[in-house]
Amino acid sequence: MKIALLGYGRMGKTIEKIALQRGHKIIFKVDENTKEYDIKTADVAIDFSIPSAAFNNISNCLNNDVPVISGTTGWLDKYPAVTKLCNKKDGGFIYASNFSLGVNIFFELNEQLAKMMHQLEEYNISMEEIHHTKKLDAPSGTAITLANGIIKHTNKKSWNLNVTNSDSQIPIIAKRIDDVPGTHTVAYNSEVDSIEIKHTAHNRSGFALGAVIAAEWLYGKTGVFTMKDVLGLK
Ligand SMILES: NC(=O)c1ccc[n+]([C@@H]2O[C@H](COP(=O)([O-])OP(=O)(O)OC[C@H]3O[C@@H](n4cnc5c(N)ncnc54)[C@H](O)[C@@H]3O)[C@@H](O)[C@H]2O)c1
Ligand SMILES: O=C(O)C1=N[C@H](C(=O)O)CCC1
Repeated sequence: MKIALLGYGRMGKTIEKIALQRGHKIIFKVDENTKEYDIKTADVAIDFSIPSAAFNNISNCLNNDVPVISGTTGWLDKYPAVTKLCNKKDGGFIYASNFSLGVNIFFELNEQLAKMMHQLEEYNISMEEIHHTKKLDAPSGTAITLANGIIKHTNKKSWNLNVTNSDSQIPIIAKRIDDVPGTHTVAYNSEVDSIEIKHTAHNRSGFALGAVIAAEWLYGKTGVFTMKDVLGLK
């Protein structure tokens, strides 16, 4: 496929490497200095840019009939508008807060655990996410997906960043340390014991491979999809 990379930072560069290994062509790489480009020449676009640019990048693809994958986090207030545009244009779109296969299994495990724990009032739930110091948003998109997975199956109503002790909210502690690619922990603590599930990314290759697999899967399809569709987890 002819792939356009919208964002050519840590993720854009890792995706390029994996896309080339899988026999794709990178036809252009866009960053904030790119003046003009013709998105129509791409078979598919992959956006890993910055929160303030994602909506324009995605809309430009959909308005030009180019299917688009987005892994950019921190722009989800505009997700309903993207869904509407994608359906209106009969386009193709996938967003995932985390494209790695391991994290998508972890999302399923998190929901199963939440279902089992929700009657056990003696356990307090909390979450922690750790990322590199260059990350622009907090909590991470992955942490928000995990929190929403818990909210779906328990009496928790929302999440709260860096605030502990609330009955109706899930506290998420966000830490920024060196070049940590992404570590997420969900913990249930009682007086007598603790249960923890944890995903640790060792590098960015898992995110990048998942994004390229999603792009290959989306090509030729129309609709708004998630990684559950791509991985057959529905
Ligand atoms: N979904 C996932 O699996 C996943 C995994 C890792 C990172 N992310 C997210 O992806 C995004 C990028 O992460 P990163 O580590 O590569 O960041 P980065 O800062 O290394 O790269 C972002 C790039 O976007 C470019 N950019 C700025 N404005 C732009 C514009 N208008 N159009 C296109 N590009 C523009 C910047 O030049 C920069 O190179 C972040 O939001 C991050 O949270 C998601
Ligand atoms: O490095 C980042 O930034 C990451 N962002 C995603 C998130 O916010 O969850 C995925 C993990 C890495």
